[in-house]
Amino acid sequence: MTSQDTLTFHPQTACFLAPYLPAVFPTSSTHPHPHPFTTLTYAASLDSHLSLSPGAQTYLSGPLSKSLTHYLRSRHSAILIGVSTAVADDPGLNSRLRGVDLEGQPRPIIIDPDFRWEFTRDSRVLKTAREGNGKAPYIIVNASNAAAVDEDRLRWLAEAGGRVFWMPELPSEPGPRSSSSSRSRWSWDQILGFIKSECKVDSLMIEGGGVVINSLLSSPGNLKLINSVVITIAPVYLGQGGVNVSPAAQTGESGQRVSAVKFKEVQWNVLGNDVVMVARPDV
Ligand SMILES: NC(=O)C1=CN([C@@H]2O[C@H](COP(=O)(O)OP(=O)(O)OC[C@H]3O[C@@H](n4cnc5c(N)ncnc54)[C@H](OP(=O)(O)O)[C@@H]3O)[C@@H](O)[C@H]2O)C=CC1
Ligand SMILES: Nc1nc(O)c(N)c(N[C@@H]2O[C@H](COP(=O)(O)O)[C@@H](O)[C@H]2O)n1
Repeated sequence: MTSQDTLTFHPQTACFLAPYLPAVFPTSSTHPHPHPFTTLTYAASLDSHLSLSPGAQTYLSGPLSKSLTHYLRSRHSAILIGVSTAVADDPGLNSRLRGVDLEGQPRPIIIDPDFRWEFTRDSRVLKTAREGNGKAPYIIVNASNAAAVDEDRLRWLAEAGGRVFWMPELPSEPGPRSSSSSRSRWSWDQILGFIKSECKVDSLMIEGGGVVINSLLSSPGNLKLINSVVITIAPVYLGQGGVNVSPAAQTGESGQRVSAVKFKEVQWNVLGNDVVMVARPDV
């Protein structure tokens, strides 16, 4: 890592985070939890956009909140993103905090049911791993695609120390898979259970993008899977047409609209020009 890539962060700046983080040494138990400790984290604009458009990487976090994200990365065993984020951002998905060694790096996990991310040997996450500055990615692919995947990408992954995990087939939906919104999805219970049992991950930071975050926020069942949220709000409007975080509307017992998601144990913290909310879903 070059010195200009290295971030500094004083954990005391963020002692507010401590109660919301996974345990450093998880205690063994006769009834181990079926899911990893899960933190949902992202940066959004004042109009709740993650990026200017689905294919555009957009820098929202200022230096202090970016360092906080890299501290969070160093405190989780893995980082999860949806495939469209990998395609749009060519991300590194490591912690660039000074002093974080390879063992302290999170494992990148990409949810890519159709193995459509056309990465190369030069994609950042693979280069980062080959250079020893991060771990190589695990890619979660629909098992029904096992016979058709291209060998080059499997080899590049393996060279860097990564691999594909084949998840049981997605439930099929009637009709053509014409747009991403009509596609079948694994349930989050299934994904998190798989990540714990097969990928051996105890703590997971979910970074995005919009499809991933909105689906996690869109049902009480999914919200129960989230232990903590860390949300950065940057002082900018991106304008209409961005990738928006806005969960599905919820209705109460008599059909009236109610708030979709509420939080408890909420703390707001100013970091530079940004504000960071840490909380837990109130479910
Ligand atoms: N500001 C921030 O903090 C962040 C911003 N971003 C931005 O977000 C944008 C990308 O977000 P978006 O386009 O919404 O896409 P996502 O990154 O959320 O990826 C969505 C895709 O991931 C796969 N996927 C997600 N969930 C499931 C599931 N449960 N089961 C099966 N497959 C699943 C699907 O792939 P398939 O379509 O192949 O079925 C789906 O279409 C980019 O512009 C990126 O820069 C991303 C992360 C953080
Ligand atoms: N916390 C945060 N702030 C932003 O402004 C962002 N754009 C993101 N994006 C997420 O971070 C990934 C990029 O990571 P690297 O710096 O390449 O390691 C990107 O893919 C999003 O997941 N996050």
